[in-house]
Amino acid sequence: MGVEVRVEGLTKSFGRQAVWSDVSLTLPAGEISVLLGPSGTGKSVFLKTLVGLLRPDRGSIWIQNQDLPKLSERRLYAIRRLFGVLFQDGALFGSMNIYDNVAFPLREHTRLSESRVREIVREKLDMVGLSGAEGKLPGEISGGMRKRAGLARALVLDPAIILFDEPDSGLDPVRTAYLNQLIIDLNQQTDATFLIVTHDINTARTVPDNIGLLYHGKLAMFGPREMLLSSTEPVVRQFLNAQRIGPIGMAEEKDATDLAAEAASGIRLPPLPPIQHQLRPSDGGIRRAERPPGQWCRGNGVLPPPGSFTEPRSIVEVPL
Ligand SMILES: Nc1ncnc2c1ncn2[C@@H]1O[C@H](COP(=O)(O)OP(=O)(O)OP(=O)(O)O)[C@@H](O)[C@H]1O
Repeated sequence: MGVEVRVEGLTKSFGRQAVWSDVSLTLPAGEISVLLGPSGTGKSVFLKTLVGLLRPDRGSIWIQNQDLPKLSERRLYAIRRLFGVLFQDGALFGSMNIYDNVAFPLREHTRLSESRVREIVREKLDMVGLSGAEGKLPGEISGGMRKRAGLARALVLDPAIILFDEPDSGLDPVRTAYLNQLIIDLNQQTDATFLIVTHDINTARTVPDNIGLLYHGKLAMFGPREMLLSSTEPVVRQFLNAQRIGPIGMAEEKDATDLAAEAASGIRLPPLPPIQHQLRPSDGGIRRAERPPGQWCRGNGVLPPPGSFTEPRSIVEVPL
């Protein structure tokens, strides 16, 4: 069962380098949230802080009435078991085969018998479509398979919260589509709370229930996906529509002169693209947290971009 994660006023720096400050957001229990942001804005640092690998300078992370940064090492160790983390490269041990990699957390953190370990490993490998690959070394399988093996390992302790650090990095668009479908299906099966860091705009637009954007050391916005996909706030609009025009520059924030030149040049922003339907589980069922399309916009007096929610729901594909 998923749990809510409530972050309040979280601030992190390394020495004199501030990464982000005063970040507050709530990951609703059992829902999928996506965290976006330009490279280097501290998305990975945010995930590591959530799971207790890094300590924030200030602020709270409330999970089951416990404030993580205030916990002793021992209690933090216990609460870490609520988390499953899929690191960017899968973080598999290169010298262990897939079976032993996936079994590793069970052998480390539980006293289960080897026969029970075998059952769980087989079940998780089956969930991610990797049955039959048990004996292979990480170096002998494709990048997409390594991600799925990393995902199986993240699932073995039945986590209530799963953090994904760029699950789609290095994958081709077809593999990304399969992985996104797998993420939706896993959310349906496990009911865990998901937070996904991604740079893939298509993933950000169709997979989550909520979207957040880190920019320039702050959380620019966090909320239901319709709120961000219909937003005309310049940074949100620029990022979610992958445009050059707007406050975000190549290396950093554009300065006032550049922005004034952009405004004077009369370049008009293209209209916001229509909001697509959310991806549904591959059994064709309704997502756990699914709300009627357009509900947030209607409830908040916002006109969704023309053409939103009109495309037919995509044909359900064969599961992995
Ligand atoms: N352990 C550390 N010690 C010092 N600085 C660090 C540490 N970890 C991260 N940083 C710095 O924090 C900043 C944010 O890094 P982070 O990897 O979180 O960015 P990101 O948003 O995930 O980037 P990308 O999208 O490129 O993966 C960077 O400037 C990085 O160099």
